[in-house]
Amino acid sequence: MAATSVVVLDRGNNTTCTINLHGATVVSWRVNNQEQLFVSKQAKFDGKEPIRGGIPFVFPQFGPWPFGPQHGFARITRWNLEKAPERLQSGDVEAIFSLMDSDFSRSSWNYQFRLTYRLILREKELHFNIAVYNPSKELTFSFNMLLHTYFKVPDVRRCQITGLQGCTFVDKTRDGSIYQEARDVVTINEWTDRIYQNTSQEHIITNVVSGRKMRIQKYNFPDTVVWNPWLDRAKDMSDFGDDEYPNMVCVESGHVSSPVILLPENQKEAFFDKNTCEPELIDALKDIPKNYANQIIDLVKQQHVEQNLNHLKKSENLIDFSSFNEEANEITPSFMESSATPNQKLRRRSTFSMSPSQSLYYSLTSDNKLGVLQKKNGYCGCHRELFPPKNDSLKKEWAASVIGAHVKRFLTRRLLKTEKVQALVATVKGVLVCAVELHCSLCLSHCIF
Ligand SMILES: O=P(O)(O)OC[C@H]1O[C@@H](O)[C@H](O)[C@@H](O)[C@@H]1O
Repeated sequence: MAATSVVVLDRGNNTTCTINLHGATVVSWRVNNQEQLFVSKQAKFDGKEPIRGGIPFVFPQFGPWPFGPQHGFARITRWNLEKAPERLQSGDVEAIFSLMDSDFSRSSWNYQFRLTYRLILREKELHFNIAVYNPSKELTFSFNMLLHTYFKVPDVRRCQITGLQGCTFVDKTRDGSIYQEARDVVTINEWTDRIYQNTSQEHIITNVVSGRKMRIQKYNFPDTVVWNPWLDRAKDMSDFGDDEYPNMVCVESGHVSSPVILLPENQKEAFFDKNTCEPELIDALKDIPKNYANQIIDLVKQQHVEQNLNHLKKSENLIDFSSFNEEANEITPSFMESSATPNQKLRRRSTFSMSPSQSLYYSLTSDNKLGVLQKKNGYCGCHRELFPPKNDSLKKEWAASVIGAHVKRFLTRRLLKTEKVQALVATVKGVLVCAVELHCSLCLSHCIF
C-alpha cells in the first residue's frame, strides 16, 4: 500500500533522513548512523493513524478539536512529494513536500490552503522551512502549527532543556493552570505536558548521560511544548510501549498559544494598477504575496505623487524661463505678469533653478496660460513657442540642453537594457522575494553538537 511510502534523503556517511508521506512524518534522522529520533516499537504504519514518533506535522489545530482529529489532519493525510531529494552544491540534500486542501481537509476545516514543507539534511543538522498560503480571494483563516519532535534519549530523567527560563507555561497536567518557569535548565521526572509561551529562539537539550547536545533553532515558532507521558499515560496508549517513556522527550516547536491569521491577500499573486507601475516592477511583484506587493505599490505611488509635486514646483521655475532678461540676469514671467502678485514673482525669482533634463519630463501646453505642466503619456516634450529665445546664443544654449536631455534619456534606456543592469534587476527581485518568503515562513533546525 502506498500509504506508508517513504522518501529518503541520503547525505552519505550514514547520514540520512526518512520521511513517510503519511503526514510527511519524519520517521528517522541518522547522523553517522546514530538515530536521533524516537519512534515507538508499537507505532502503527497503517496510513490512517498518526505515526507515534519521529516528527509528526501538527496543522491546523493543536490539541483536541470539536471539528476534526486531535492535532489536526495534516499528520494523517498523505502529502505530495513536490521535489524529490536533490543534492545541493554544498553537499546537503533537499526535498520538498506539499499539502493542499481536499475533501477530507475541508470536512473539518473548510478552507483552501497550500502548505510547503522543505527539508534540508546537513552534516549534523536537519533544517525545516514551512510556508502556508491562503489562495482564497475572500476568506481569512487562522491555524496552529507545530512540529511534534520526539527526540531519542538514553534516559529522559538525565536530560536538561534550556531556553525556557522566565517563560509562562500552561500546565496541562494541572488543569491548564498557568505558571512561570524559574529554572534555567528544565528537567523531567514525571508526567509532563506543558505549553511554554514566547520561548527563546534556541533550546539546547543536553543528554547528561552521554554529554551529547542537540540544538533547536527556530524562527516564527513562538511556543515550545514539552511532553512525556510517563508510565501511567504510556499504558493508556495503544501505540506506545509501557517501558518506552524513558527513551524519549518531546520538545515541540510551534505556534499554538495564539493562532496564525492568514489574510486572503497572502496569496502568491499580485493585482495592481498597471498604469502606476513600471512593467519590470509588475513582473517582480508577481512572485510575492499580494498584500506585500500592494504595500510596495503604495510606496511607489506615494513616491510618484511626491515626485510629481516636486516637478510641479520646479515647473513654476521653468515657466519663468520664458522671458529671460539677459541684462538683469533674472526672470520675468511675461504671461504671468497680470495674475502673479509681486510676492509671487519675487518668490519665483528667488527660488529659480533649472535643469534641462528635468524640464523635459513635461510638456507645457500653450493653451494653459498659467503654465501648469502636464505629463504627456509619460513622454516628454517642449513647446518651443513658449520659450522664445531672445538671441542666437540663447537659442543654441537651449537647443543644446534639449539635445543633451534627449541623449541622456536615450542612453538611460539603452543602459537599462544591458545585461549588467538586467542582472542587477534580477538580483534585487531575488532579494525581494527572499525577504518576503522569510517574513511569511517558519524555520526550524535541529542540530547535534
Ligand atoms: O497522542 P497524541 O494525539 O499524539 O498527542 C500526544 C501529546 O501531544 C502533546 O503535544 C500534547 O501536549 C499532549 O497533550 C498530547 O497528549
